[in-house]
Amino acid sequence: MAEAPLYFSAADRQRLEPHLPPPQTSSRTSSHSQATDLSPPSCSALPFVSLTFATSLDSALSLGPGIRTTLSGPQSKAMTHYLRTRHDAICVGVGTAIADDPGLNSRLDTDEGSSRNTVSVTAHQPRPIIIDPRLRWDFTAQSKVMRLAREGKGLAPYIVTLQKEPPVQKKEILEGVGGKFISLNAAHDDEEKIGGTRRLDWRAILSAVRQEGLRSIMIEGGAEVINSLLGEEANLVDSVIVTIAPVWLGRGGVTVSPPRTHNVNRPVARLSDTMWMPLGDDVVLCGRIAR
Ligand SMILES: NC(=O)C1=CN([C@@H]2O[C@H](COP(=O)(O)OP(=O)(O)OC[C@H]3O[C@@H](n4cnc5c(N)ncnc54)[C@H](OP(=O)(O)O)[C@@H]3O)[C@@H](O)[C@H]2O)C=CC1
Ligand SMILES: Nc1nc(O)c(N)c(N[C@@H]2O[C@H](COP(=O)(O)O)[C@@H](O)[C@H]2O)n1
Repeated sequence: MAEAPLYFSAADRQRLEPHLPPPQTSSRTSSHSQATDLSPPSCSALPFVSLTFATSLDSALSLGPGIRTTLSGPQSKAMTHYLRTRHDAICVGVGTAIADDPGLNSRLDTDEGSSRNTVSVTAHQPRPIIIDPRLRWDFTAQSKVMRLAREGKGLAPYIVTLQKEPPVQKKEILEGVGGKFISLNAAHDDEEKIGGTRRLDWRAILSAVRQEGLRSIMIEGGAEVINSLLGEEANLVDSVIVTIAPVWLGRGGVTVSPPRTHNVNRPVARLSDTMWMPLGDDVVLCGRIAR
């Protein structure tokens, strides 16, 4: 079935503005200071990071592992597609790439009040970034994000991995549509942290993204990605924009609930400077991680 036009009003855009990267986001150092330097970014420069996802009332992103689940209504979905026009990159973990076969483009309708006979889709597209350390995502040329890139409706993905030599066939598919693999080293203390699974350090991921000239990134999920960024890595997050849908998915869902790493008597993270914005049946919560 054809997707309904995704329209996001000028008034709603204005309300979101304080929570978005500035239109010409300048490079940023790791200590979060702003710089207006036009020279190539240093290794410690990071992009503006927004954490954006849709959740149920019981904190679930989906009905279960591997199940693509629609939570956002039409208005909040349009908001998400507006966010996609306002970031240079869009990021998901490999779990999401496998579960959802996502497009990761913006399909925002730019024609306010048009006759709706034709839809003029936004020109600015974010660069998809997939975190896939072990190259588990068995993508093909027919995967949605590859197809959209071929059709000029989105950008080809960059896949961030720990593999130094990705399979040649995969390289061909990816590079054929304009994407590439970005190979990084594992985080130092990873073996201890997650039972032997090799991890990527978020600061290294973000630094690599910035080195590609991408000045802002919206991180959509899934749960493992969000939980890690709300935990020990929360200092890397500039803005949080959560769509809350009025539904309970029930136990067994894939949930946002970061680990209690420091002190069990204190919350893991809290938002400050909050703004609640009803959109249709949903509400969108914007804020900053209180530091
Ligand atoms: N409602 C919403 O807004 C959204 C919902 N979703 C849903 O979320 C679910 C997927 O979530 P989930 O299963 O948690 O998967 P994720 O998309 O979070 O991917 C998790 C995997 O990504 C890799 N990864 C993530 N962070 C790191 C890191 N720092 N270093 C190395 N590897 C890393 C790991 O791969 P490996 O195991 O190979 O090491 C990990 O298993 C799906 O059902 C999807 O539909 C997803 C996005 C948004
Ligand atoms: N904002 C939002 N609302 C939902 O209800 C969702 N299920 C998601 N999921 C995210 O969007 C990706 C799918 O994007 P495409 O429509 O295929 O471009 C999915 O992979 C999740 O990252 N988001």
